[in-house]
Amino acid sequence: MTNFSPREIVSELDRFIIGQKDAKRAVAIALRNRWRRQQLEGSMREEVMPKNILMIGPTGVGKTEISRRLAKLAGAPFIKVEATKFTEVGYVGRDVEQIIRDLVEVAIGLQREKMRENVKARAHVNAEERVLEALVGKTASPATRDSFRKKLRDGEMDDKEIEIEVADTGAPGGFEVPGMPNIGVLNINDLMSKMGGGRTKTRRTTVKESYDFLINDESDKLLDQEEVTQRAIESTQNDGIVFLDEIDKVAGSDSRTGPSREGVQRDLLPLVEGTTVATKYGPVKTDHILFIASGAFHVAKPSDLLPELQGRLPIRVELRALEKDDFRRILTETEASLIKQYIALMNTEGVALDFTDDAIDQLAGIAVDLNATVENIGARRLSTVMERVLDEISYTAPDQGGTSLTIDAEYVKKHVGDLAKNTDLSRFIL
Ligand SMILES: Nc1ncnc2c1ncn2[C@@H]1O[C@H](COP(=O)(O)OP(=O)(O)OP(=O)(O)O)[C@@H](O)[C@H]1O
Repeated sequence: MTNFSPREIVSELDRFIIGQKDAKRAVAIALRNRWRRQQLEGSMREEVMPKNILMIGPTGVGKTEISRRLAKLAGAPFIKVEATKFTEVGYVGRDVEQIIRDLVEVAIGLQREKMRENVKARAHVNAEERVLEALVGKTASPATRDSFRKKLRDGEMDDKEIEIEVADTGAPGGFEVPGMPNIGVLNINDLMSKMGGGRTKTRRTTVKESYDFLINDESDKLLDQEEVTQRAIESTQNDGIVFLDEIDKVAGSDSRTGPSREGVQRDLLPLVEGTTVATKYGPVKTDHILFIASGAFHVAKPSDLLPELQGRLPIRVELRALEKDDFRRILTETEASLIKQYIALMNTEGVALDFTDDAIDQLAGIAVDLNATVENIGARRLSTVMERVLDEISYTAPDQGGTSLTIDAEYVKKHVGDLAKNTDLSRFIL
């Protein structure tokens, strides 16, 4: 939980997202309200409900990005779900509760990561012992061990291959008992570990790489799993953020195949209103989870949503379509912008890449044209255009170490200009 003021939150978001002031402002207030609620005592704290948000705007203009960055800033568990997923054939009512179960999994991961930091030093010591054991065996004399320890610390053994045994945390492996959704999800791995031992797998790696696995493995042994779970549940309940995309597609009541759209809204409603969901880690209350619903609302309108759901999404913000100047800024001003990413990537090959201003202008212009003529996919268009422009360089870079390359408007035109003019072709390629 961050104690940033709304203004500070907006300014953090500004580092990654261009424009969309209203949406940034709304999420900043929502986050600050959570902090305010945490300052309250007793029953008042329970009474304050989150002011959920409805984001309205075309695709690819930053709705998800704003929410995801907000969650990251707050260290909050975050999950994105497409509401339309629940209209698919084969869907059964209670599946919406899976959203919360998945959110808890995210929270567990975050919490484990956080708590691993606290035991890292001890885990490192234990990991070193295990590497030594893999190198010299269990029965080696202390003198041999010590001499290998020295070599290990000097990095002399880094490339040597060893076999290590680590816990198999592989696929979650959860399944629901048919007809008994109330008992939540059973997890094979969990059952196995409760029956003694837990599953392990053998990995062959270099000494250097083994540390990553071993430190995680040793940290998990040092962690109090009960505490991880408890904290994760608390953080899901108090800090969790659910991003419900394509909510407009389940507005209106006509049903084609599969469950009706209204049915999906009715199923989602309890989650948003506040209910308790059974998970394999225990019950999770959804009352204080923040829901950010989002959609283009080209056809359906927010007023086509169930009145109860409308009431639970009181904050409405509109995100505007992006224009050429936004694209130019997205390419250059955002932290880790596409341009910065490509420059960094080529740098690893020893190629110094550089973009002129008119190249950026050209890139932004082509993205706008394609969005207008082919399909408007918002800022996502920049990735496809950039990929095409840099295709040849990406392929040949390893042979060009030590050179400098300047991408100017001519270069951009040569590599995508003609393609972009051909609407049929660009439909497939750009
Ligand atoms: N205003 C913006 N500033 C910077 N980057 C942006 C902006 N809008 C979109 N992007 C980039 O475009 C990509 C798609 O954006 P995002 O996932 O937020 O779309 P969206 O509005 O949620 O659309 P959808 O509803 O289709 O998911 C992201 O990689 C994001 O970084």
